[in-house]
Amino acid sequence: MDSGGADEGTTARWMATHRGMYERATRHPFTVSIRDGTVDLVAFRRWLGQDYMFVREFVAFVASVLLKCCKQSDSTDMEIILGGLASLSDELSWFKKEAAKWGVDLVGTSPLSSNTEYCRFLQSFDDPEISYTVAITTFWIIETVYQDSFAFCIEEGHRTPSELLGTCQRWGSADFKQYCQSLQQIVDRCLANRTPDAVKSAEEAFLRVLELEVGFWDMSSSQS
Ligand SMILES: Cc1ncc(CN)c(N)n1
Repeated sequence: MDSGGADEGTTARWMATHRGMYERATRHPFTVSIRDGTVDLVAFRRWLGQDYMFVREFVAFVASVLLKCCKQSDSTDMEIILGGLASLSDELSWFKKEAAKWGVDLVGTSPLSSNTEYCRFLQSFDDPEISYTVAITTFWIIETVYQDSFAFCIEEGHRTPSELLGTCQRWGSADFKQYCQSLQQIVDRCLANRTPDAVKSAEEAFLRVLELEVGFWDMSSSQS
C-alpha cells in the first residue's frame, strides 16, 4: 500500500463504521443460499439474466472511470482500470455461455426496476463534474461486494452446488481479490489527498453502492 498519505486506510474505516450495511450486501440471503446449497434456481437464472444487462452498462461506467483517470496529471492507475475494463469482454462472453447452459434468454430479458435504478446510477458518472475520487471509490466497492460475496460461497464448509462453483470462482478467486485490493489502494491514496467534503462525497457513493447491491440481490431473490 502507498505509504505517502496521512489518511491512508479510509476505506477500511468505512467498512468498519458501516459494517452492518456492508454485511447486508456481502452476506445477503441470496448468496448465502448459494453457499448453503439451498439456492432457488429460478432466482439464480433471474440473477444471471439481470446481471448480464448490468455488466453491459458497467462497461460504459468503467470507461467513464478510465476517462476521468486519464484526465488526471499523475495517472499510474490507468493500467489497472484498463485491465478491469478489458476483462469485462471475457465476462460478457461468460454470461452468454452460462445463459445458454441455464436456458436463460438474454435477448428476451428486460431489466427489472432495481437493475434499472442501479444502471441509472452508473450512467450518472458520465457527468464530468463527478470527480475521479468518487468514481474510483464507486468502482472499487462495486467489484468488492461481488468479490466478498462469492468468495464466501467457496470458503471452507461451503455446500455450493458444483454447477455454481464456476460462477463463484469468477469473482471469488484469489486473482480477483488481488485486483480489488489494487483498486482499494488507489482509492485510499486518492482519499488521502482530498478535502473532508470530497471524502464525504466518496463515502456517500460507497453507501449508495451498498444499498443498490442489496436491492439487486433482493430483486434476484424475489423479482422486486
Ligand atoms: C450488480 C453487480 N455488482 C457487481 C458486479 C461485479 N462487476 C456485477 N457483475 N453485478
